[in-house]
Amino acid sequence: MAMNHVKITLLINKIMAYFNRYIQITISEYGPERFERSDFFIAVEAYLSDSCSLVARKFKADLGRDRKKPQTSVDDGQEIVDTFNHAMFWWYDYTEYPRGNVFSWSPGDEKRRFYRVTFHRNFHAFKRDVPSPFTARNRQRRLFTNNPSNRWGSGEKTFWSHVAFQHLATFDTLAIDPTEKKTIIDDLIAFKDGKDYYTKVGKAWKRGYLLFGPPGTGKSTMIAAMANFLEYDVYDLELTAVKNNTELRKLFVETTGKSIIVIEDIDCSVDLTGKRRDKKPRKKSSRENDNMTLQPMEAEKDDEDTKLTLSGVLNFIDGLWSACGGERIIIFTTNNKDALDPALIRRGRMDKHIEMSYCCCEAFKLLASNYLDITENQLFELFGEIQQLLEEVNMCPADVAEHLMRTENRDADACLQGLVVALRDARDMAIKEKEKAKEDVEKSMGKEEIAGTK
Ligand SMILES: Nc1ncnc2c1ncn2[C@@H]1O[C@H](COP(=O)(O)OP(=O)(O)OP(=O)(O)O)[C@@H](O)[C@H]1O
Repeated sequence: MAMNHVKITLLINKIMAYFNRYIQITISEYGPERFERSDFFIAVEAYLSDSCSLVARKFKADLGRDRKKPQTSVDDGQEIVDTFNHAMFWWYDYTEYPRGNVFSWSPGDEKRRFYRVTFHRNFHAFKRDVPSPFTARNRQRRLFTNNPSNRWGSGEKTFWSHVAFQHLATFDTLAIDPTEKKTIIDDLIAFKDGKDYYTKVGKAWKRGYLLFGPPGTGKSTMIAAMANFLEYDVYDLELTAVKNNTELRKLFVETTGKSIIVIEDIDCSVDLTGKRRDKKPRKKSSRENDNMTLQPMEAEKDDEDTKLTLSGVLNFIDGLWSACGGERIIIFTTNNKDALDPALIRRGRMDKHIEMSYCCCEAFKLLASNYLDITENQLFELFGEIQQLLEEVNMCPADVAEHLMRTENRDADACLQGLVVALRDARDMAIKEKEKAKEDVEKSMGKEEIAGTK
């Protein structure tokens, strides 16, 4: 359906170009990597003449004033129409697959992608002075998910589909300890600017983060903030939809650079604890040092085709396949870090372990400022009590945020009062539970003593 739409647009644009009133520029390239808009502008610049129309001058002036800019990033098979100062730009991107069977050792090479922009010839001087951050800032990023499908009648297969990534979370809205936040931001910057460093030390340009902590502490929000900060795409990998290691490998090689690959709740996804099945002992491999599945050779081969195993996931993270292209971040989230196989999260695979914890005082201040526009000074009456309660009670930021949501009938004061009541209730409940637990222990100890005297 989308493809038909693009084809029709192509036809319309061809007709317009035919009447010589529109300029149409196409760039084609091979390979799966994202096409950088800045390259596009260089090519456009090479193509166009120097004359500068009135409209183009206005366009440049508007860019200078940093007004709403036209979008210059286009997804596969997508068409974007920008209207700018009454002029229209059509951007589109499509992929052509070769006819017949093409085999490539470098997956994706067989595809050919086209990028095209069409615009009125009055606008042809717009190419000059387009600053490169302009292209980067307006890149429409994508959220990919893997879905099982029966496409092309080839049986159940999982493939990536995507939508525009529009999560609004940023590090400014993420309520965590400010020192921890700064460390994470510095780490991301070092990674993003670290191409030369990774090359120098001979490591694949990738980094693994493990986000762990109770539900509602902001693990998913952190991922969105990271993606927005780095301006990367997000691949949300649903392991339960992946049949076997081969399929996982295929999915991985289809990911592009400048992306975050996420496996949420990895402890719940599939059994990756590497159960031992060692009927026929064999020579130890280096993998086994990672505490992983010890299986007979034939069984291992069978598993490649039939199952998703710990070894498949380890390969996915740091094996051969992670060498195909760089600038990828891999994130696992879990509510239960202890349930994970140590091999999966050892440093070097998951380079940074980040604990997302219950709402602390600093996090509350940020939430209060974001949700209610109030500062610590304006909060002075309740602040002391809230601070005290947050130290005594475990309340996740999601719950705190829920209490701070303003509605028509609830102003800032009512929201804060509501939060205090909820915190007090939680504290009372925690005290009761503690007392009950103590009573239970005493009772069982009493029973043991009686049994002992008998
Ligand atoms: N640290 C935080 N800062 C700002 N908002 C937060 C934070 N934690 C949670 N929230 C709010 O709570 C909602 C739920 O949080 P989120 O989904 O990120 O938690 P999670 O840790 O991923 O939970 P789960 O483990 O259940 O997936 C978010 O949409 C956000 O509005």
